[in-house]
Amino acid sequence: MTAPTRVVVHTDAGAVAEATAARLLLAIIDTLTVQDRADVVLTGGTVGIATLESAAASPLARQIDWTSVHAWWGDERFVPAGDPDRNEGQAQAALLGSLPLPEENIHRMGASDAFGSVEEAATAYADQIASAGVPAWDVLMLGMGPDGHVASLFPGHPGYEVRGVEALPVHDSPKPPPTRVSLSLESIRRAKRVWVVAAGAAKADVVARALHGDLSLPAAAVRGSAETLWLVDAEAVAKV
Ligand SMILES: O=C(O)[C@H](O)[C@@H](O)[C@H](O)[C@H](O)COP(=O)(O)O
Repeated sequence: MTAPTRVVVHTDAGAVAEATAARLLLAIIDTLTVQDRADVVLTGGTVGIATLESAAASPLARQIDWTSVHAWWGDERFVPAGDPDRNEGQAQAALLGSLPLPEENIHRMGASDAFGSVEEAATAYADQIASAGVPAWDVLMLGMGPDGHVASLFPGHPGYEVRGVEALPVHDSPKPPPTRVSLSLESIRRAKRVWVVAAGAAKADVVARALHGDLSLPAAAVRGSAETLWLVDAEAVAKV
């Protein structure tokens, strides 16, 4: 079962980030009323990181028992730990570092100084997911590139077609840096709530194509079982 796509339009990128942050914190609160843990998949990208900054500033963040929240990533750049390109480092600075989230709840994808190859890093991430019982992600956020990629699944690139694994290595990514780890489409589609966040005129063409169902775009293929939301600004939906 997958949920149909719904589109929520905000005025601008800042409003997308603020509203998504509030939505994220409320979804965690709701989840923890019916489950003893919440598994949340974070995204990099401009709006994704701005969302985490907004969450850090929200009073709602203080109402959450963060020891019950697990943070995961949709994709990661395979560069050394501490490199400013790392999505996890940006998320740490924007939100995670200010929360009482136990270290063992932070499920980072491997860095290039810790793994001999990106294949090993992807396998290790799949193992982490397996050790956690292959969670149905409670919330999974995805930024979207102007080419229609989500996580590190790019149009026309082999990773988009990969099946049967939770996480995969990505070489020659069209967006630098070229080597990455990504969740697979199957893993993404196991999420309860999938939220695609996008803002700005540069995304308008691809938002229109994806919302019209152009499945050559990974962004058009992502769905949640309970909710599929596109959280966008007015510029990004101008061509729909
Ligand atoms: O590692 C990455 O680069 C991201 O995870 C990527 O998928 C990003 O979310 C989109 O490219 C949108 O990025 P912007 O919001 O900056 O356009």
